[in-house]
Amino acid sequence: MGDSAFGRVAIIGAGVMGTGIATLAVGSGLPVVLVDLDRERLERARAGITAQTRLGRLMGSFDRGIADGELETTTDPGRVAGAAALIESVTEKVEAKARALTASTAALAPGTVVVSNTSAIPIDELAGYTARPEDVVGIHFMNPPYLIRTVELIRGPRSGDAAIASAERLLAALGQTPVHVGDGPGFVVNRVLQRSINEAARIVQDGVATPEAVDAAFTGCLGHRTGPLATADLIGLDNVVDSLHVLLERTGDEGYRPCDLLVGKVAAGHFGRKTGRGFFEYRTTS
Ligand SMILES: NC(=O)c1ccc[n+]([C@@H]2O[C@H](COP(=O)([O-])OP(=O)(O)OC[C@H]3O[C@@H](n4cnc5c(N)ncnc54)[C@H](O)[C@@H]3O)[C@@H](O)[C@H]2O)c1
Repeated sequence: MGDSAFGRVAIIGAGVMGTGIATLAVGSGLPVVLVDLDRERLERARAGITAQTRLGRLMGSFDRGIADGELETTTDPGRVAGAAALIESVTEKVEAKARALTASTAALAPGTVVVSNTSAIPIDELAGYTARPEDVVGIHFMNPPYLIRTVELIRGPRSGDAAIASAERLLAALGQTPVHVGDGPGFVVNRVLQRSINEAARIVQDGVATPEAVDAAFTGCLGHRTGPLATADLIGLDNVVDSLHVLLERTGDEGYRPCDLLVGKVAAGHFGRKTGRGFFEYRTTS
């Protein structure tokens, strides 16, 4: 597991996933520069990465013989210069991703792989916000990335062979196994998962079952590790609603229109685990 010779990894976005991906890289011995617009997010991310790396080591997720990679946190996107790979993991809104990609990729050497961790936005659409679309690929990391070791590796119509090969080397250095998939809204996992979450929420909204009963049916009857609503709380209901909007806008399929219950929870600030309350309640707010 791990290949610390890969080089420095730049990660843009220090939220739930940026923190998780940085943990994965640091625990695999890779130096990381983590960029966000928000200093407070960066401080929280640094504390989260330290705690999660320690937990990952205790759980055997990281090789005990490899020292943690160095972590730099910054609000300056120019600090990505010299990185061997850049991973964009900002808010699931095209405007935010366009802004992040434009600001950061200009500082990269040509041929440096640019990865988006988008949940649902087609990779080719995001590649259009960079000067070199052939350097852009998608890697859909799962949450938390240091515990779930399989990802979707998405090849856009303009992704070059060299970018795919660099992404594969990055994943090998991170101890992750890729499932190769093509481009399109939601790729494989989220095209199915986000719709299931929406339907599960609609079942609660319609009074057919409680959140506990919905999830118990999936874990007990189908043997899923977590039910759709606990999964939604883990992802973040704000991100679920953003992803559903992306899917609705790009497919026109009404099944992706976020139901009122989901929209209401987000409007009330009940985002799931990260705020302590979503479909279920949580003791911590980090
Ligand atoms: N949450 C999940 O389980 C999950 C899983 C896989 C993929 N994703 C995807 O990962 C991405 C990030 O999701 P998240 O859950 O970490 O979101 P989040 O809301 O927790 O964090 C997003 C971060 O992006 C930062 N940001 C926004 N615009 C920026 C910019 N221009 N430059 C730098 N930073 C900027 C915000 O300040 C925030 O810290 C999204 O595309 C999401 O769809 C999420």
